[in-house]
Amino acid sequence: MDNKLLEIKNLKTSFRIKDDYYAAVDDVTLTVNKNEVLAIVGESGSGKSALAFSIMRLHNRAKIEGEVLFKENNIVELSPSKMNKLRGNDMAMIFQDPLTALNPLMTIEDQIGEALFLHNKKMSPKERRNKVIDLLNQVGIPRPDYTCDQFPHELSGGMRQRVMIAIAISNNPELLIADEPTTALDVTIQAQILDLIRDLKENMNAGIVLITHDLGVVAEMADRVAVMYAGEIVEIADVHTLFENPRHPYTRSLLNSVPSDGHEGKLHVIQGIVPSLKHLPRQGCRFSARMPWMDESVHEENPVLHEIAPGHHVRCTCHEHFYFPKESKEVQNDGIS
Ligand SMILES: Nc1ncnc2c1ncn2[C@@H]1O[C@H](COP(=O)(O)OP(=O)(O)OP(=O)(O)O)[C@@H](O)[C@H]1O
Repeated sequence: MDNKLLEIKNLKTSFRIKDDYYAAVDDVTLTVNKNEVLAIVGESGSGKSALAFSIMRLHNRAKIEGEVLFKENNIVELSPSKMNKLRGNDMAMIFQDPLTALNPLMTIEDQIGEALFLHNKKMSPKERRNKVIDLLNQVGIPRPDYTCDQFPHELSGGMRQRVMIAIAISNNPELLIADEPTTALDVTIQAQILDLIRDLKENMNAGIVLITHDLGVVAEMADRVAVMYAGEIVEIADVHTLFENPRHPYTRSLLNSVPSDGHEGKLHVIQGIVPSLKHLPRQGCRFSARMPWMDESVHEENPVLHEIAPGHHVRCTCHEHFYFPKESKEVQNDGIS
């Protein structure tokens, strides 16, 4: 049985800066299966949110090329009215900051009720309120009846995020995109929200795209992981393989810059930052500038993703030669987290 839910082929999302377009997502190809969490990781500016917003077609002025296939539609070409039917119904998104995503002037009941109404106009007000209470129960709000009449600013950050999740799941979406859903929350609440997202996957058989820069969250939640750098996927593998046998120099640097339990040695710190959109490298291995100690000849001229083991893809052949430099790029593990 085909388990594929979302298939992205050669997706390119470009933003206009002055007179030119610059790709923030460049030639991304990946799939998301039912009942699977695909994590997208990478530093700030690597293109994770641009990818998520492209899947939901939430960019206003971007140029989007390629295919995003979902339920026999190519989202890139879908009319706005058909897109509105899919969005919030078959596919939904949880944003990083619920305070900006929720309407400050509407009660919680009205906001969740509006999401329900948009996709089911036949529900009576009473049925709708009951469904809102059901949803608030489902996401672990302790007094749903009371919360129904509250406004977003009256709730804690964790409660607001639960409300956002209630809106996102109100129409039983098959695909859920969560963009840094726990970044703004403290650790205890973060764990509760992650539990909730995991339950959704299992109970609703949903496919989840989880965008995060937190590798702890990835280890806990993901089935597969795609690593993004400068708009490209540089490595994709199941979560176990990615942590046990990371290959791409960028993935290895990311993993090496996080102290693990009992880590006694040195940490590698990736020097530099992801360049701004206009200055992203467009040719050759995009990560090469951040490993200047490696000989140029180890890189492919036009790096592509190679399947080095079933389901494990790595961009560029430089991973075959990569090593961490002995001095200067390493710092003592002094408990940085
Ligand atoms: N609407 C836009 N117009 C112009 N440039 C944009 C726009 N949205 C994103 N960018 C640029 O595209 C690049 C990728 O941004 P994106 O937000 O996708 O990165 P990210 O990996 O999600 O980072 P973060 O973790 O900080 O959210 C960045 O250089 C960003 O400045």
